[in-house]
Amino acid sequence: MAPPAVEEERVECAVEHGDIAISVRGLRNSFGDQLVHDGLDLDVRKGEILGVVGGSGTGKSVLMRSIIGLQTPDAGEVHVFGESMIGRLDDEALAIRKRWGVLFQGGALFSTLTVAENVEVPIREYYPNIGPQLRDEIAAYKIRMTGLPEEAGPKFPSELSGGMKKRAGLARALALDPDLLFLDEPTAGLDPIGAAAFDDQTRKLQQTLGLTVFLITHDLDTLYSICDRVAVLADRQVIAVGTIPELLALDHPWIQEYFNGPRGRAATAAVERERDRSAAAQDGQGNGQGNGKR
Ligand SMILES: Nc1ncnc2c1ncn2[C@@H]1O[C@H](COP(=O)(O)OP(=O)(O)OP(=O)(O)O)[C@@H](O)[C@H]1O
Repeated sequence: MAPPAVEEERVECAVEHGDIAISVRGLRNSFGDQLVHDGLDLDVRKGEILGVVGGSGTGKSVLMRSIIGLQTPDAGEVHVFGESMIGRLDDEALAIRKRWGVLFQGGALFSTLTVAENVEVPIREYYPNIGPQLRDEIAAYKIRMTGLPEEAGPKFPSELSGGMKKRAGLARALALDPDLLFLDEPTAGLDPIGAAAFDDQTRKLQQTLGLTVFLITHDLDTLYSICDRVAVLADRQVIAVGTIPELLALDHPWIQEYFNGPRGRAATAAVERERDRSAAAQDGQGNGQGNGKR
């Protein structure tokens, strides 16, 4: 393709995707005979936390891997911040890759590296000219940012609790000051208090740093408490995207069962209770705390 044509195409994409961080069109993924996605479309808006839900095996992680370039789809288009990502060599898409951080399922920390060394991995990879002292300072800052104590830095993953491992993975995902954060089941395996604390931390970071968050989860509390919109995967596609009230208005059996089943109703009741508590606290003291969403 001649260079001017490529330039024209990129400018058009940048304009077209002005308020969109991630745009997926016509995505198709298969493994042998198994068709996982077929004509999947999705837009993630800049600055939102988009929850991605769906039954087990519906292809949530494969979708994330397709966006971040770990899975080459059979067909379709993926744009991140207006740049086409499919078929781009690592070097070509480097500027965009630097703008995202990923927390994989289970944290995916390197077991032979300390927490601080784990956080430093992307810094070493993408900014090899940064010296050891500055690298250490950045890692210590990111570790504190996720709510971990400074003493966690020299520890190995095997010495951490599940919740601490997730935070260490989050610190690594934040290492390069990303604009975009991918979180794959961040609260899986955490106790309810640990999960709520992790959600609060995610929301605070997203608001403070102006992040866009693509968040795969099965955790209804997470969806209700911190997600701006939710995308539902079923039948090899994204069948709906919207706020929870918008999704509840749809007549899809899986959506109704998921959000209106006993767990969904419990999560709704918890959110409403918290809202009432916050409102009462504000009325009584004029200084209500918390984000009022959980
Ligand atoms: N590398 C692979 N090779 C073969 N099949 C794969 C591969 N990766 C994913 N799959 C299959 O694709 C389907 C979707 O997998 P994926 O991990 O995206 O599901 P998911 O929606 O994230 O599920 P869960 O909620 O259980 O984590 C599954 O049936 C899985 O077995």
